[in-house]
Amino acid sequence: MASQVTFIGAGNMASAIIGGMIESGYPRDAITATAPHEDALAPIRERLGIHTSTDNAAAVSEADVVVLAVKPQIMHDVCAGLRDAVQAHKPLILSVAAGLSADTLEAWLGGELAVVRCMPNTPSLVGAGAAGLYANGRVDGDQRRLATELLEAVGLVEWVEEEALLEAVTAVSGSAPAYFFLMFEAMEEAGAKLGLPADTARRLAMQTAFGAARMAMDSDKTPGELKRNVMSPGGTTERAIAHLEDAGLRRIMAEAMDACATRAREMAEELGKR
Ligand SMILES: NC(=O)c1ccc[n+]([C@@H]2O[C@H](COP(=O)([O-])OP(=O)(O)OC[C@H]3O[C@@H](n4cnc5c(N)ncnc54)[C@H](OP(=O)(O)O)[C@@H]3O)[C@@H](O)[C@H]2O)c1
Ligand code: PRO
Repeated sequence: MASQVTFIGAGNMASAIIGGMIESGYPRDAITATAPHEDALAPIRERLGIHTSTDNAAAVSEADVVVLAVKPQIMHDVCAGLRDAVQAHKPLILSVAAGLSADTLEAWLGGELAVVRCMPNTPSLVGAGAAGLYANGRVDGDQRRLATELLEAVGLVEWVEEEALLEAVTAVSGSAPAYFFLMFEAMEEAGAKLGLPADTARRLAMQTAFGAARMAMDSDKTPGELKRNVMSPGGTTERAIAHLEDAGLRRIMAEAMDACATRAREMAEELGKR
């Protein structure tokens, strides 16, 4: 029988994971999602065919896995409301919240719980996510496999063995869709300056990013080799790449990702103070 999974929160991340689970054949009647108001739940129940509830504690009473998918800022109060119910049967806790440590969540929920922390990203909404996962010492092999199964329903899963590495995951994939969206904006603007209709430039840039990612994923060659294959000696790409290198693109990326990881650490400190 499939494990009973209850999502606390039914927003972007929860809907994405639930949608992926259903597409990969997970039984709908083993999935429950909660939110404070019935108005928000009715469309989800109708669209996805899962159970819904406005009562968090009742919804976790028979869950094997409780997925915490509310905003980090309200997690303390949400955990306080779940505490007695999870302590009664100690389900696996799977949190997708940014910046809240496994120890913090375990303490807020009353202690001695198996906790998996996940840093997903928004392409999970189209089944092309990338997530980093970390398990505390109480998580057993079956629970790890189950967490992998749930997150693989919406994309790539990579486990890290040190919790602090989730800050690096945030910099490499959690926040990174926004880096690429910024690049699309910049390429659209630059293409328009060169005379293309903006929407044509946007479509060409996005398709090129999609094709480059797919090619790099399917190829035995490194990104460096694939890059050199595009660069004819003395040609156009060589000129553009030289400009990006001279302008310090690698340094800028390293600084931006360092700033991202630093902010993840700051948030963990700020949010954990309760
Ligand atoms: N978005 C990202 O890029 C991203 C990436 C990585 C991780 N995350 C993490 O994913 C988590 C969820 O983010 P999201 O983007 O899915 O947020 P979201 O779309 O705002 O979803 C939050 C959900 O929680 C519900 N909720 C609010 N109070 C609740 C309560 N007391 N009990 C149960 N449910 C409650 C909300 O319902 P109402 O709307 O009706 O209030 C909503 O369904 C966050 O912790 C975030 O850090 C997000
Ligand atoms: N979005 C969240 C933030 O910007 C966490 C990773 C992606 O804080």
